[in-house]
Amino acid sequence: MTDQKATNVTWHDHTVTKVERRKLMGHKSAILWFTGLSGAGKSTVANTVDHLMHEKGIHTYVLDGDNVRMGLNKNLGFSADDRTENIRRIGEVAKLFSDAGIFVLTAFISPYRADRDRVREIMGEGEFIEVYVNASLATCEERDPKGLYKKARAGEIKGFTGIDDPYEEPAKAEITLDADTKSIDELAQEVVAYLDANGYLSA
Ligand SMILES: Nc1ncnc2c1ncn2[C@@H]1O[C@H](COP(=O)(O)OS(=O)(=O)O)[C@@H](OP(=O)(O)O)[C@H]1O
Ligand SMILES: Nc1ncnc2c1ncn2[C@@H]1O[C@H](COP(=O)(O)OP(=O)(O)O)[C@@H](O)[C@H]1O
Repeated sequence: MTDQKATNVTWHDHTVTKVERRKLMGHKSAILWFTGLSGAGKSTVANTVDHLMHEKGIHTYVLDGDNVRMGLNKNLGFSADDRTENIRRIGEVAKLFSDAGIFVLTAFISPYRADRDRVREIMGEGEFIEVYVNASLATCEERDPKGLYKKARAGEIKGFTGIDDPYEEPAKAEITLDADTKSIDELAQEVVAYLDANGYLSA
């Protein structure tokens, strides 16, 4: 956890409220937080959901692992502390998007339950939708699109999630996707169906 460093700072409320922004957008906003092992399908499913929502006229934006780690979080590695700080910053950025009325989809391993729960806590009720992309290690290792599992097994990468670093499964995910057996399109449709059934797609 990062403590408040600066003193003499005061929170300013916005003149245009979140409710007014959502009315203008014509839909609600929230964080769709995809979590799971490397190769589980977080990025692919998030981008497919993004596309489906965009087609429905919903304002969306995807924050994706590799991209954020090349910019905002380029000074962070994969130690436990750095992963925690990675998730804290992404959570704060995602909250800003949601406050602006945009549906934000995040695709990060986010291996620690406490880090994900901390993001949940800074969001309002119903504004943090945890999506567990549940693929087994065997499936992810078989896909291995970047060859990273192979390197981790060979000892060329240390502290790789699922191999010699932990992944803590969500205890209370709003959506759990069976990413071992279902297609990307089926999984994406499940997420959109959840949003529809829970009133997120209208103001
Ligand atoms: N040690 C180690 N462990 C796990 N992953 C590693 C590691 N080193 C590099 N990579 C690559 O970085 C991507 C994960 O970054 P994230 O920001 O999502 O990780 S975390 O949430 O901070 O744990 C992850 O990408 P995805 O496959 O998209 O998940 C990997 O490609
Ligand atoms: N449900 C699925 N069925 C088959 N292949 C998948 C599925 N989900 C993802 N993939 C494939 O697995 C690879 C890793 O997916 P990706 O979205 O990059 O995972 P992550 O973002 O979790 O690391 C990609 O090549 C993708 O096309």
